[in-house]
Amino acid sequence: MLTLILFREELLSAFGSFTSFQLVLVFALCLGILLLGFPSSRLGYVSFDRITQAGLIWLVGPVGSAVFNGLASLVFPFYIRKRTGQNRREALFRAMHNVGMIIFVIMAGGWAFSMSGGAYPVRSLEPGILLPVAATILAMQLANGFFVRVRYALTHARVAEPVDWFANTLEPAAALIGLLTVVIAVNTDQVTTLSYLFVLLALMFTVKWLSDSRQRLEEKVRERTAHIAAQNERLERAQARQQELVSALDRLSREDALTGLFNRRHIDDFLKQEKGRVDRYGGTLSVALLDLDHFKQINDQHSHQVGDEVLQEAARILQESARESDVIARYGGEEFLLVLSNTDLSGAQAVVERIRRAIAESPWEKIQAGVRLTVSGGVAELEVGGSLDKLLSLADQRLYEAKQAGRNRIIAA
Ligand SMILES: Nc1nc2c(ncn2[C@@H]2O[C@H](COP(=O)(O)OP(=O)(O)OP(=O)(O)O)[C@@H](O)[C@H]2O)c(=O)[nH]1
Repeated sequence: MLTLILFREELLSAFGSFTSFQLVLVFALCLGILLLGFPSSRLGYVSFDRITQAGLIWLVGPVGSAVFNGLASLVFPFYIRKRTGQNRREALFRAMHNVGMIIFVIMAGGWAFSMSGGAYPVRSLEPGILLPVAATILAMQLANGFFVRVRYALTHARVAEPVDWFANTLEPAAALIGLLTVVIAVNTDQVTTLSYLFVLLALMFTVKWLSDSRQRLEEKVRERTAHIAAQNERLERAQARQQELVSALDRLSREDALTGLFNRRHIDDFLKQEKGRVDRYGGTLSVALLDLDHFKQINDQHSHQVGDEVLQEAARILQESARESDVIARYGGEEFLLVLSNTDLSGAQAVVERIRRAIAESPWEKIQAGVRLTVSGGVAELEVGGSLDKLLSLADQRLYEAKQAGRNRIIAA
């Protein structure tokens, strides 16, 4: 408004010879070019608005250019308000900001044009206008950059791209198209000018369409990527859970439910593994088979329940009295197998003797009055080149001998 009042004379002289159709056409062109812009992830909104900004400087001078481009910039944010999700206040703020910037940039361009000897309208592309045209474009770029920087400084925002080659190529290129448009408009009849404008707008529409399609495609790719990432995360969580379940199942499948000791399956595997180690690297390996004495009587005289408790307590004593490196399993009903790695016969005998004593001396009465328990055992050491079957049957044979010899004893030879 202020520009309109202050520069009334200039405006009248600039547009005095224009028909109202031409005035409407110029405004439609200014607004149309803004509407044919497209969103860019790096620059926000990209449009070829330099065509009309610079073009109108060269056609009617900076004041006329500022009025038409300013009006278009004022209307434009309200046009795209719905798409950008802005409310009326934000759109108004954006409009004021855009108008301010555009007037500033156009005035700078116009000033540089006349200071470097340019006179409007530019009628032809003769070499003499090269300098004023370059000065206009440069001044507009500098004014634009300055304005953006001041705004960023005032709003404490960070400049994303201080020197953007894309913007600095696109805008001067658009200004040159503006120059061509002016020369065509000045030198050709209305039909030719309109045909040219039609082709120009069609080209811009194509660029916008391509860019919008790319934007939509990128959006789709982003959505899909996020979807896949979420699915992957779910899958990884499910896999981790599955792994936990597999580990828990594996543990359960190797454990005896009543006593919590390893079961026969586990100790058989472990024994094979230990034998492999001895065969390969040498060393000693001993086993002990332990069997609770007269256990049937506990079941018969008391109850199966008491028998279970005795088994659990015996398992606890076994684990407590053995060394940490010894592996113990419930091998049968009331039979236990100990695998003693890196232990020779006498060492194994000492460990198992300690267990025998601990069981014999344990206060079994606390489970049930009248309960007493002893254990018999056979110990054997793996011979060089000997088999596991032979080792276990030797331990079993010695266990039998211990039973025969009166029980509550360990036989190792
Ligand atoms: N309570 C209970 N008893 C079991 C379990 N497994 C095996 N038994 C019992 O253990 C007893 C083993 O008896 P026998 O093999 O005759 O041996 P024993 O009575 O210990 O006599 P010796 O081994 O000769 O000293 C049987 O009565 C089985 O029923 C169990 O899980 N719980």
